[in-house]
Amino acid sequence: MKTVTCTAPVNIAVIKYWGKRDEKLILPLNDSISFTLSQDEMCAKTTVSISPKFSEDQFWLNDKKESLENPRIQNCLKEIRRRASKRKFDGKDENVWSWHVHICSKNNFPTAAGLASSAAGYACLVYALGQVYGVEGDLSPVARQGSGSACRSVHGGLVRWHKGEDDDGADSVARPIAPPGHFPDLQVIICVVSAGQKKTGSTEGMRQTVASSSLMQHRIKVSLPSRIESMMKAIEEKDWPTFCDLTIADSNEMHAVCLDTSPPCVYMTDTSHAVASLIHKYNDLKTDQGDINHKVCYTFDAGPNACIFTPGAVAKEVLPLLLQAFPPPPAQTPKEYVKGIASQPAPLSKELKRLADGCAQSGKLQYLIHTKVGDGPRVLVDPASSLLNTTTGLPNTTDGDM
Ligand SMILES: Nc1ncnc2c1ncn2[C@@H]1O[C@H](COP(=O)(O)OP(=O)(O)OP(=O)(O)O)[C@@H](O)[C@H]1O
Ligand SMILES: C[C@@](O)(CCOP(=O)(O)OP(=O)(O)O)CC(=O)O
Repeated sequence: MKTVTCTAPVNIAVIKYWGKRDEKLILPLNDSISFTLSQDEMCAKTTVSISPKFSEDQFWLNDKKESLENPRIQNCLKEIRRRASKRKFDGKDENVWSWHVHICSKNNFPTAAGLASSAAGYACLVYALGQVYGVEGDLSPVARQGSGSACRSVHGGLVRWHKGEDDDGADSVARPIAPPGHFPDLQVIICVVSAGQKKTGSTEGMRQTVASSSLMQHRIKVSLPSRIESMMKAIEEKDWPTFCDLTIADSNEMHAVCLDTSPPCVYMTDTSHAVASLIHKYNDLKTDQGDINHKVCYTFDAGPNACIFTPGAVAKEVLPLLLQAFPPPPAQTPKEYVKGIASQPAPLSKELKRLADGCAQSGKLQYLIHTKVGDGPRVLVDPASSLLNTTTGLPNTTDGDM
């Protein structure tokens, strides 16, 4: 039996993927750009075991046995096995591609809640399968067939998913464009408005948008081509204020085409808008003070949760600002409310306190995740990290340390 355990990160797009040109191969209508987040706070962890003794493929997700009928997982498995069957072997285990697999995966953050669990989950699955079946090369087009955004989670830092032109999707791949430290000391604050399952999943939501939104034509043909070029330039020149403006503009445009969909896909809530409004007020104040690099940006995926990117020095102000505007529900301690990087909130200036008090909404956020930008998938070498028993190939019952 061969067993491998890996972790993979979440990624958050600053230029959004929303709409496919091929549903089956998961080929997008536009290029997208994302930040990969640190795995210290959010990651998927997957153990895969293969053995000539296993009689069938099996899959457990978040401690529950799941069916492997899902065509997306099947496509990933088929492609890895196809690549493994083409590999040159030194005479040993040459039919490894025909061995059955046991897959056990867990996310240390909410699944299917608009926090990109499918991106981390499929990137982790494909990376772990690649390791166990000995497949090398670019795995981003394989992860893409699990969930489009997953192809960007196979790399760290800033990543661009090229939509590609080929009908078979061979050139629809993700490539790293800058390392995690490109914007030094960048921090990420995720404001979790709701960690429940959303009404319309991304796959269905974007399908309805492509089918019904005329504004989507404008997004694809007019806005995106120039916005992507401007974003690449802002990244190359480390132009943080422009990066922020473009990120905010693209999130708002994605949610505008969602609202232009029939029936409308409504992902942002009043609380989401209150967070966005606070960020605009903060940026306006800093601009008025001539401090244009003291800028933050927000972006929303297909859900109500805000993802805020902020330079570390600015986070020292923005985190207490958020805590002032959105105090925790009474039962929650500060530690339960702000998960992730430990930080001592600095006292707020009178001006910022006034700004936060102007839009205060107690108890409206469930919690915040304070994290950073990070690197791509990892192999865990410590056998104690395995989610599967290395003798039986069945899930371990005692894995407390995600
Ligand atoms: N660790 C994992 N391993 C394999 N598959 C996973 C894993 N985590 C999530 N998935 C798959 O992804 C699905 C959730 O995807 P969905 O797009 O609905 O939510 P999300 O990725 O959390 O949100 P969004 O894509 O809008 O940010 C799960 O139902 C499951 O099929
Ligand atoms: C809003 C988004 O997060 C959409 C993610 O869509 P998915 O990758 O979840 O969709 P499928 O390819 O159908 O699985 C924006 C983004 O991550 O670019």
